[in-house]
Amino acid sequence: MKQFEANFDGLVGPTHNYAGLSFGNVASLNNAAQKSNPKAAAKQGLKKAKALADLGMVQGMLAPQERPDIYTLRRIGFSGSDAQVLEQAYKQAPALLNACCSASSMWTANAATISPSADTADGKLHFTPANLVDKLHRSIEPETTGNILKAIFNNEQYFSHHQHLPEHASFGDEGAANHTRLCQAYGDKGLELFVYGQHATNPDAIKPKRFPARQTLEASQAVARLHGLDESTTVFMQQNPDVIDQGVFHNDVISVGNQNVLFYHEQAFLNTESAFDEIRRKLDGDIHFVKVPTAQVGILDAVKSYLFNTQIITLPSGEMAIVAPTDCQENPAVHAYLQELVTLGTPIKEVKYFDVKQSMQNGGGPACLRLRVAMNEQELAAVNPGALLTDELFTSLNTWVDKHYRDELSNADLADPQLLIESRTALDELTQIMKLGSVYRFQK
Ligand SMILES: N=C(N)NCCC[C@H](NC(=O)CCC(=O)O)C(=O)O
Repeated sequence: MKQFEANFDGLVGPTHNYAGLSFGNVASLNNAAQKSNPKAAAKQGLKKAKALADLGMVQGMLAPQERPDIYTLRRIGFSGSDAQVLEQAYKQAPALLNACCSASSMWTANAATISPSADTADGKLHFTPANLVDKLHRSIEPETTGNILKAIFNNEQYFSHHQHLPEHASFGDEGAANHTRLCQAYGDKGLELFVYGQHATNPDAIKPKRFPARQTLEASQAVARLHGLDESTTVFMQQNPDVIDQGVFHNDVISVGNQNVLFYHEQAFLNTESAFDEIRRKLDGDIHFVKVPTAQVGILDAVKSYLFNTQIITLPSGEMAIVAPTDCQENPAVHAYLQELVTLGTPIKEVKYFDVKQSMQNGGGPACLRLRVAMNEQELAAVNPGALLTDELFTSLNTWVDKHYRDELSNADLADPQLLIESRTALDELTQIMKLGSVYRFQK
């Protein structure tokens, strides 16, 4: 049976803006209060997704969330008509309004953790939405994320959906951004590598001093239990707290894997050698650890350029390519490294650059924008076809963006009641285009 690794990219929502909401994410803080361009952001994302589909990859799209989130604003005491709720929040608590307006669900690497059927005890594909409790604006995503995933992977014979983990710091879960699956072929039983930032229930354990470690060991272990993973093919590894303190807020900002390749920065992990020994023991067959030395690319350049927030994809030819943001081309050290990388004899043979700057300015590179789902052909046939990116869907989505999105959004615009109406109108139409049914609260 054929096996694929599909990428489901997050469609950027109509309220995409820069609000400086993510302490520990350098780009988010540096670009706070800049004007954004939601139309350009959505089109940049669509272009990257379509380019991968044109390369022969299986490519899907995940719908954005309903923002402003009027329900959360009402839950915290703002009242009256929708327009009054927005006005009061803007005047009395602008930071809370910003949190309720973020289009952050576009970074679907944080939507969920996925374990393919080859790895799980019951032979189903498992999904656990991430609770994203470390950031207020992201903690309001998991319920709708679960609805959207259930609308797309809507077949109990193949897909098992779990509730997100308890909403407490002990279970801080950031989804696939802190999870990589290593394997030989996508359909083989793989090794699931969970990279956590801190051991929450052990007060003596080492953790970052300056910025939060968003993923806990407890959360990673809970997801592994829920998915029925086998201990003999699961590894838990700690991220280096010093690099978290330098702006590496997710593991996918400092390492990325694909099949039997783990591309990583020399300083990415704690106790690297013993963890790599465990990986060698637990993964059948060859493994390529592709290390980027600090002498060639320092942490600051890695964070600025997002060298590791690249997608490593296996092309239909069997060769691997690395999908990088144009920011990597613009950084001399990183560009020089990538030019060398393709000559080093690793499976990575080609680099493809994409402009995703609207997303990058909030700390989201190519890999943040996608959720990977390894599937066999039967499972793929059970996926809601409305979410798979065809030429027709690409055209419809571009037309839909042109019709509904603004090309400039400032902080003050978030309180505009018209923006709420525009967003709901757009999302209502989107659920018809993508055949999702009613996934949003305003539709119920
Ligand atoms: N690395 C991965 N997988 N994802 C990147 C997520 C970026 C996101 N930025 C934001 O949420 C910024 C929003 C703002 O400041 O307006 C975050 O920090 O969670």
